[in-house]
Amino acid sequence: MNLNVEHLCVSFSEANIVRDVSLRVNNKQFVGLIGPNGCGKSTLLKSIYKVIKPRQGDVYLSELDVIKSSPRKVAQKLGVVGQFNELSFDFTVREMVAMGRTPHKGMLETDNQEDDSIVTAALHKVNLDTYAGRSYNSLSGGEKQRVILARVLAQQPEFMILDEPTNHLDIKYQLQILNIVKRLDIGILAALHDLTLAAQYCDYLYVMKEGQVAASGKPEDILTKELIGEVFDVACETYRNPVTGALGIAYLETR
Ligand SMILES: Nc1ncnc2c1ncn2[C@@H]1O[C@H](COP(=O)(O)OP(=O)(O)OP(=O)(O)O)[C@@H](O)[C@H]1O
Repeated sequence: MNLNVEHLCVSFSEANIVRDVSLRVNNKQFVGLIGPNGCGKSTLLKSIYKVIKPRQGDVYLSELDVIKSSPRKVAQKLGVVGQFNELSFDFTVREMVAMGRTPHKGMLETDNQEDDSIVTAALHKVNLDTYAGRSYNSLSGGEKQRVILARVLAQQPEFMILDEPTNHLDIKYQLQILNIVKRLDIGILAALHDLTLAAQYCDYLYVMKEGQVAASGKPEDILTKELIGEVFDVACETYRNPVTGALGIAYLETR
């Protein structure tokens, strides 16, 4: 399933936060969205996954018109790992993950054996098998993040949007989450802050600045010291990591 965003504009009162953004994610492509704090990444993602109504523009998941379709219809195809995962009511970890099955169920339909095994497999995938009975609100930020990913895995989406999915996570779980997501082999659009991880995992990047796409391309083509300097206002040098061969970025000082 691919994602097509065309000329999207989002405004709050007089402020134009997302300004004429168009982007595309092909099926099975892992696309990163990078840019400084406040440039509009979350607002753009929220307007794609229907939390914010854009002032103008179109969003299509393959043939599905996301803006005109019901949330339920979209949730059958699109999984979202958002930025803040606090809850007012408490649920167990297993109940949270089981919610991922909701878009696939009828109004009065309860979970069946297949749903239960999907939930168990999702918990296992994020190493939370032994947490199933724990209260969600008692978990650490990183554990909550993994529960949310498990819920999205249980949803079995055909496309996934992630907003800073590695927030709160130590390096092991940062890599685990990105590996899990990458191996799903579906289209992914993820806002990421760590440019080295973005270079390592993403097939393609969109760079946002002040609500607009400032650059796009393959990580090795666009993550130059000039672009990083211009967009993030830091001095750096890029290099090939001698161990992994991946793109490395050495930050020198704030300009
Ligand atoms: N509901 C709102 N009303 C008014 N302004 C808002 C609203 N939501 C976001 N903004 C503003 O829009 C701008 C973009 O915010 P957004 O959260 O999209 O940035 P971001 O690129 O995701 O930042 P970060 O990297 O810090 O998460 C910010 O200046 C923010 O204060």
